[in-house]
Amino acid sequence: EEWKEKGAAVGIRQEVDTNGRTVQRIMKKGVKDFNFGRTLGEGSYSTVLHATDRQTLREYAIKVLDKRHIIKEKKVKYVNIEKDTLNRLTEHPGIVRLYYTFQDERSLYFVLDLANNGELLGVLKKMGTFDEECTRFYTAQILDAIDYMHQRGVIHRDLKPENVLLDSHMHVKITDFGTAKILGLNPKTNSGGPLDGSELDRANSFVGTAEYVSPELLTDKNACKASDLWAFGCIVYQLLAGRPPFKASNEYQTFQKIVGLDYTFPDGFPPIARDLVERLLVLDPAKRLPMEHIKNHEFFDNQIWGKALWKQKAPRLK
Ligand SMILES: Nc1ncnc2c1ncn2[C@@H]1O[C@H](COP(=O)(O)OP(=O)(O)OP(=O)(O)O)[C@@H](O)[C@H]1O
Ligand SMILES: O=C(O)C[C@H](Cc1nc2cc(Cl)cc(Cl)c2[nH]1)c1ccc(Cl)cc1
Repeated sequence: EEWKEKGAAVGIRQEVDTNGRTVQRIMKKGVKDFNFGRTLGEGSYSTVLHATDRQTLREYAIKVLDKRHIIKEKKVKYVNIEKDTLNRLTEHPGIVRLYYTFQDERSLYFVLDLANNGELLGVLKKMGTFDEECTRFYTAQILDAIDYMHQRGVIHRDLKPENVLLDSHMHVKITDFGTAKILGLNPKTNSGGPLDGSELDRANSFVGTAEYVSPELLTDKNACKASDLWAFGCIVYQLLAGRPPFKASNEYQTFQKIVGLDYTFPDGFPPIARDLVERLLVLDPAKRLPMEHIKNHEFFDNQIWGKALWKQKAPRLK
């Protein structure tokens, strides 16, 4: 009983039942295990609250979704994709980690890594543009996280500076996996079942955010890993230029610019970075620079990769 008033901790509890047998009880985290604090942000279907685990005093971001709203807006699939995708991406410092999920009669709860310093977009807006050193550091961390996702068969499909959060060390935490695609899963049931012909060519209804959408998503509706690398190219450009490469007064005109590869570099755009962007913003996904070649590109000369990249001190933004 003492577990109850302390709030059930997650894990196994040994008990002896009435027949004297030792039984194992699974204790799941619940709302009672947390003290909820300030609102960190609002989404279309969610509120993200700061929260502290009452036993361990660890801080989290808890994303709370209203069940009725989710069902009314037909977002059940997205919520379950976000959960399943985050559960596959647990071992990387550059991806927001999902610790627990639970629900009560009204809401669903995602207990996530707390990213204290908000969105990369906010920092970029404050700075105007990043210098090359800062761009190299942040894009290297983003690329490392994309590589990990892709190795686990996950395509993010909506990469953009708003979805790159920053933790207390100003390190990257990629979020927002509700529109991700898990490769090799049957799109209809999102399970591992056999793919028959109809599933393969089924057009994927989801399209990301206009400025970062890849041309193949606009023409033949299918996202692939290279689609994330197109978005990555847009992010490299945007950090250095202070604006995304394809931006028009409305979505349709933005799409026109994308499929027409209609973009220019501002004066003073660093030539080595320009070369990298030009090899990423390529209409044919098969001709886009693949992951290993990006890491070996001159722009990332002297950049350390692997675990050391995540121990590196974030450069001061100037
Ligand atoms: N792990 C986190 N740590 C700190 N802040 C977060 C975290 N996750 C989300 N936020 C903030 O909370 C806000 C809402 O995020 P959420 O993912 O719920 O919705 P969204 O994806 O931003 O919006 P939409 O659902 O419309 O796409 C965002 O602005 C984000 O900055
Ligand atoms: O318990 C699980 O692991 C799976 C459930 C599945 C699930 N139950 C739901 C109920 C409702 Cl009303 C809406 C959605 Cl999206 C629902 N998704 C779940 C619970 C919590 C969260 Cl955050 C996501 C999915």
